Amino acid sequence: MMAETIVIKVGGHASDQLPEQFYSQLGKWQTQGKHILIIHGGGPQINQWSNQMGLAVHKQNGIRVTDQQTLALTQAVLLGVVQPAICQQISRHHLSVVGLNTSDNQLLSGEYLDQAQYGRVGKITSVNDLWLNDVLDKEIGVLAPLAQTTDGQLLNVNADTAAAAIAAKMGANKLVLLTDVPGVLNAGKVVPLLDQNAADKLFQQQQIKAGMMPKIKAAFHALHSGVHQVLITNDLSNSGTVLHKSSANSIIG
Ligand SMILES: Nc1ncnc2c1ncn2[C@@H]1O[C@H](COP(=O)(O)OP(=O)(O)O)[C@@H](O)[C@H]1O
Ligand SMILES: CC(=O)N[C@@H](CCC(=O)OP(=O)(O)O)C(=O)O
Repeated sequence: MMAETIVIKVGGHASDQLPEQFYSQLGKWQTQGKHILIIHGGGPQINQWSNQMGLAVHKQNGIRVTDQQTLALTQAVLLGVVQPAICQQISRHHLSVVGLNTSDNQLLSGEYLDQAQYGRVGKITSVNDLWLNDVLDKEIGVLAPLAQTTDGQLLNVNADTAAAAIAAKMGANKLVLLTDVPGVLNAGKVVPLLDQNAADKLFQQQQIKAGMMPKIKAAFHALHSGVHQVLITNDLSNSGTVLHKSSANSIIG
């Protein structure tokens, strides 16, 4: 039987301060034979390096407008700074781990999102899941949100969007969007259960802003594409906000 698959997106803020409990939970899941894939972000680190290199940061709708230079820097920071730091921490906890990226056996293929608006930014169109599942039989995978077009061009992909698409394409059982807040907040309190109607209301009331907007969109995309359980949290042992499909049990409004 196919192993249960858990996809965890670790945001750039979260990856700098992962608690001990994160590693113990990974260890438990690995012992149980679950497949674990971590998609990492790195937005804050890319911003910081851009500033140091004198490159302007432009974002539209939470997406980085990515020209050739920004793409080169993004690739260098994701694969040379953020990913090795995460792998090092996981290794330090005596778990087996491997760093992965789009060009390993055509792992992630993509196409342009809207080249005129965003430049070299993409969305995931396919995943080499046969090969990836072989890797995840033995190791925790840590994967950067970059994709390659069929003619070999590299694209920058928002990490939430990438994680949701990959979870959907792999038929994952669970997607955790691990961030720096304990869940989706309404007037400062975590919303334990969120459906699309309640989310729309929070958008309208401008309770959901900035980085949380693409995250929630990505979360619903995964849910509607067959991922059973989708969570937004800052703690693997606390479900934070659970996304759900029907409006029957909505606790808002
Ligand atoms: N309603 C909301 N609930 C929680 N966080 C929100 C909300 N609206 C906006 N945010 C912001 O979204 C941030 C998380 O998104 P982001 O910074 O992109 O995280 P990550 O780097 O983990 O992807 C929070 O730190 C918070 O500032
Ligand atoms: C196209 C696009 O916006 N890509 C993102 C990829 C990293 C990311 O999403 O990182 P966080 O999850 O830490 O925000 C970026 O360049 O910032």
